[in-house]
Amino acid sequence: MGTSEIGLVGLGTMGAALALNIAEKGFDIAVMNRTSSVTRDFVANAGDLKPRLTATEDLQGLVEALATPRAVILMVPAGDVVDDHIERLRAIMDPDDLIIDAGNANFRDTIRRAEAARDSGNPYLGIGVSGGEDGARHGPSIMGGGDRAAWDRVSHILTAIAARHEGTPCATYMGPGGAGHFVKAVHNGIEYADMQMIAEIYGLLRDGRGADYGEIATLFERWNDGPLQSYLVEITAKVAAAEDPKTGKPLLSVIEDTAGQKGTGRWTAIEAQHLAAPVPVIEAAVAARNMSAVKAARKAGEDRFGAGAGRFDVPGDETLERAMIAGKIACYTQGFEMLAKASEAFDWSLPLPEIAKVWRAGCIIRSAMLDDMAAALADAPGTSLMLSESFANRVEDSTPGLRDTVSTAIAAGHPVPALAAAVTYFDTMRSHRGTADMIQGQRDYFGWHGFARLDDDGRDHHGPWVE
Ligand SMILES: NC(=O)C1=CN([C@@H]2O[C@H](COP(=O)(O)OP(=O)(O)OC[C@H]3O[C@@H](n4cnc5c(N)ncnc54)[C@H](OP(=O)(O)O)[C@@H]3O)[C@@H](O)[C@H]2O)C=CC1
Ligand SMILES: O=C(CO)[C@H](O)[C@H](O)COP(=O)(O)O
Repeated sequence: MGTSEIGLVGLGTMGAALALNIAEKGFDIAVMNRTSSVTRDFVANAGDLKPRLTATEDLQGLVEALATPRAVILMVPAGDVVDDHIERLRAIMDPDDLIIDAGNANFRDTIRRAEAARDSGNPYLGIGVSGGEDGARHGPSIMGGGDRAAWDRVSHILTAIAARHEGTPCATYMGPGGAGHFVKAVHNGIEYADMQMIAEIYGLLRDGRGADYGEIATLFERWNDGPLQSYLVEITAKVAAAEDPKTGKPLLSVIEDTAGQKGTGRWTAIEAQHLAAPVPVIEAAVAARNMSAVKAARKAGEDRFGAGAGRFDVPGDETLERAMIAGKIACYTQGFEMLAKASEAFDWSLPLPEIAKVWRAGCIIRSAMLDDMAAALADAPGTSLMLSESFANRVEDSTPGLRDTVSTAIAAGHPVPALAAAVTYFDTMRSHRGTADMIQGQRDYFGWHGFARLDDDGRDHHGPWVE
């Protein structure tokens, strides 16, 4: 029997950083990687942390290096790789040994794996880890899901390695089954939306105003000192300021404008449809990544119709800042509403204020606003974030800037899909009398689907379509 307190499989970007973080917090950890030279190099280069790390060559070696009852973290790509590791580990582990999938997983896969584990009497956790490489190394935000008892078994380690917001660890148990991975997916949906809105503001500055990269970097740096203070705004300034070592040009000017995606934003958009949860800003951001990827089609469009505006009179910096504030409140509102819907649908009792708290440090969407969001969600449970006392005023103050920014861009033929979705969301969500009366009339006309009348609750009515 071994002595390491925990094991980790997958020494890629996240796994390696997480293993060092765990070792640094004083836990002995056994590590293993498919390519075993990576494992050996990793441990050899671990400096002071080397005594806490045990390199193992394969899963059998990893299991033998661990104290019982064992706990093994998987930090490998989502999908079949996770299933394969679970199957191979279960074959050589004891029934009460714990497997923790800490990668990004589709929460439906996590539910399936958690149910299979429960049926076989094995503990299982699916946890969302956010913060990229730096977060994993120095303190990520951790969204736990699965067996409560299993969480309690390892929470001292997960809490020790997590980021801290004013001393409070950003590691929280969200609920059973796939709850942790669901919360992480929504986190990533918000991440997509926030990134896309920032990219749209960058596009207005670069193309509409003709600002150079240095000016853009300075502006984002300034915005990061105000209400928009956040990790994403902070790194946007750094990305805009970066120089390409190869050519000496601004780095952004040599990066292909097609965005990658590993699928977490798409999972969120798909799941929002299953839940009938309105998340148009997140959906617009996912669609924008898809549109970015069809570069040849965009080229064909430009050749046929001509490019958009070129230079135009972009609203001032304060207006753009307000546009981002309004957009941010809209996408977080949508994310929390989606979490509330899922909580009900899956009977999870998701702790919404705690989710806002766990996102305050360590994760990619950490931002100054989250503290107030946590308070607003706690003060008025069940109230939409944008209607809460502390955010309604900000919405009123910032939405005119969003409207001005979007209408100027659209009038000039400049694309702002996520910002436009945000202003439309606001206008829709403040319209008591919408236009779905027409939809209902049409549905009844062609399909005899029936409609509710304003003057007669409860019964199905039909229009005078049939002679
Ligand atoms: N990068 C990020 O910012 C974040 C990533 N995540 C999630 O963390 C997980 C790991 O991501 P990341 O560290 O970035 O990925 P990397 O690509 O950097 O590393 C992947 C790791 O998985 C191993 N691996 C890949 N395929 C297999 C396989 N078929 N069988 C066994 N091992 C395999 C690799 O081993 P080998 O060296 O042999 O190739 C490597 O150790 C993913 O689920 C990702 O979505 C979560 C939050 C943030
Ligand atoms: O989870 C993450 C950050 O929170 C990962 O970096 C993830 O890969 C980001 O998603 P995508 O690759 O789709 O941009």
